[in-house]
Amino acid sequence: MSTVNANLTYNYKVVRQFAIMTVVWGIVGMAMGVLIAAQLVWPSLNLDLPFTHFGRLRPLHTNAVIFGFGGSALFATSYYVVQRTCQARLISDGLAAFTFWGWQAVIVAAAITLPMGLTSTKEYAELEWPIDIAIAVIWVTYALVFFGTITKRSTPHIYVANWFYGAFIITVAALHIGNNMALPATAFKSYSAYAGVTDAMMQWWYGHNAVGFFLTAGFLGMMYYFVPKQANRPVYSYRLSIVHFWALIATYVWAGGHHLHYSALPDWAQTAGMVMSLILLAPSWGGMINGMMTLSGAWHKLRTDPILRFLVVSLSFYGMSTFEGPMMSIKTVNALSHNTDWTIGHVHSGALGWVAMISIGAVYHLIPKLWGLQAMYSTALINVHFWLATVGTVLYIVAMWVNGIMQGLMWRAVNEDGTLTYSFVEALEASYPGYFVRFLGGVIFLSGMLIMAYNVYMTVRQKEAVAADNAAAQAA
Ligand code: HEM
Ligand code: HEM
Ligand SMILES: [Cu+2]
Repeated sequence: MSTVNANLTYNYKVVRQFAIMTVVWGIVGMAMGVLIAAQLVWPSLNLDLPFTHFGRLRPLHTNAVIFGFGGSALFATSYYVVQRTCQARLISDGLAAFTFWGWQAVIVAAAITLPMGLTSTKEYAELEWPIDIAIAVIWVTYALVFFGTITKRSTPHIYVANWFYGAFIITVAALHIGNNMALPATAFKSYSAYAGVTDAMMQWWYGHNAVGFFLTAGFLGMMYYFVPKQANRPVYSYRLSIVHFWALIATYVWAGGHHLHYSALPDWAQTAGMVMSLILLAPSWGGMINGMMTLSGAWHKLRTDPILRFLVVSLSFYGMSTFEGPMMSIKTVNALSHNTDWTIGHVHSGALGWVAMISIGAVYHLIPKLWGLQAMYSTALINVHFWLATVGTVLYIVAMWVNGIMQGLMWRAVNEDGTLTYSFVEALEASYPGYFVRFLGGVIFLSGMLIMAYNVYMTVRQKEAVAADNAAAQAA
C-alpha cells in the first residue's frame, strides 16, 4: 500500500464515472448524428414512424452530444481540476454522487421523452418542465459542491481554470431557469412564460450563451488545466487569462441578437448583437493564443504525443469557429448564411473540432491517472483516433461550406423579370453530394470514438490485471 496517495484524499470515483459516461454518451450522441445525417441522404430511413423521424431524433442528437457527452466531460474535468488545484477533497461524496446519477437520469429522460414528441420546442431547451426542475436541482447541487470545494481550498489563490468552470456553472443556472419559465398545462406540456418576440429574445439569449458558457467557458476551463499539464509548461500568460476571462463573459451575454437578424426583434437590438459579436473575436482569440503560446518551447512534443495533438488542434478549431461566428453575425453575411448548411458547418467546427477534440484529449489524459496507471493501453490507437477525428471534422465542415454557400446563392438568385431562378427543391437536390460527404465524415469521426472506447476498456482492464497480480503475489 502506498502512503500519502492523491487517490486516497481526493474523490476520484465520481470523476471516473463521468469520464466513462463521456465516452458512452459520445458514442450514443454521435451515432444519432450519423443516423440523422443518413436520413438526410436516404429519407426512407425515417421509417415512416413518428419516433424514428428526423424531426424527433435531431433534438435527441443535440441533447445527447451537448448535455450527455459535453456535460459529462465538464463534470468529470471540473471535479478533477477543482480538487487538484485547490488541494481539497470535494465537500461531499454524497452530493457529488447525486449529481452523477441525477445527470444520467436527465439524459435518459431526454432519450425517452424526445422521441415521444414531448417537447417545449425551444432549441437546446426542449425538455419539458418536470425534467427542467430536476435539472435545476442537480445544477444547484453541482454549484454547491464546486464552490464549496473552492472555499475549502488549501491554496492561497484560485487557479484560472476554476474561474472559467465557475462562470460556466453560474451562468448556465441563470440561463436555464430564465429561459425555461413556463406555465405547466399537463404533466408533459407547458406554455412559455414569454410571448412573441420577447420569447424569441429569451430563447436566443439562452441559446447563444449555451454556446458561450456550456460549449465554451467550461471547455476553456478544461484547456487551462490540461494544455499546461500535458505540455508540461506553465500557462503562457496569467495576466492575459484574467483579461480575456472578464472580456469574454462581459461580451458574450450581449451577442445573442445575431440569431434573430431580419426578424421582428427591434433593429437596434439586432445591430447590438452584431457589434458585440465582432468585439467577441478579441477575447476568444485571447484564449486561443494563450493556449497555443503555452506550447512555445514544447512544440517538438507534438511529434510524439497524440494527446497534445488533440488539445492543440482543438484550439485551432476554436480559433477558426470564433472567427467564422463574428463574420456570420454581420447582417449582410448572415443574409446569405442564415438557414443554410453553412450554419451547420459552423456549429460542428465548434462542436467536433473544439468541444469534442478537447474533451477527447482531456479524457485520454485522465483515464490512466484515475486508475493509477502510467499511460493508456495504446498510444498508437490514440494516434489513429486523432487522424480519424481530424479527417472526419474537416470532411464535415467542408461539405457544409460548399452546400451552405450554394444554397444561399441559389435561394437568392433572381431572373431579370424578378422571379426566382431556382425552386427550393432544385437547391435541395444540389445538396445531396454534400450530405453524403457529411455522412462519411460522421462515420469516420464515430469510428474514432469506437477505437477510443476499446482503448479505454483495455486500459481499465490492465489495471484490474495488475491488481489481480498483486493479490496473487501477496498470497504467494
Ligand atoms: C459523428 C458526429 C456528428 C454527426 C454526424 C452530426 C450530425 C448532425 C446532423 C445531421 C445535424 C442536423 C443538421 C440539419 O438539421 O441540417 C446535426 C445538428 C447539430 N449537431 Fe451534430 N453531429 C455530430 C456531432 C456533434 C457533436 C459532438 C455536437 C456537440 C458537441 C453536435 C452538435 C449539434 C448541434 C448543436 C446541432 C444543431 C445545429 C443547428 O440547429 O444549427 N453534433 N448534427
Ligand atoms: C465569437 C464566437 C462566435 C460567434 C460570434 C458566433 C456567431 C454565430 C452566428 C452569427 C450564428 C448564426 C446564427 C443564424 O444565422 O441563425 C451562429 C450559430 C451557431 N453557433 Fe456560433 N458563434 C461563435 C462561436 C461558436 C462556437 C465556439 C460554437 C460551438 C462550440 C458555436 C455554436 C453555434 C451553434 C450551435 C449555432 C446554431 C444555433 C442554431 O441552432 O441556430 N458558435 N453562431
Ligand atoms: Cu450565437
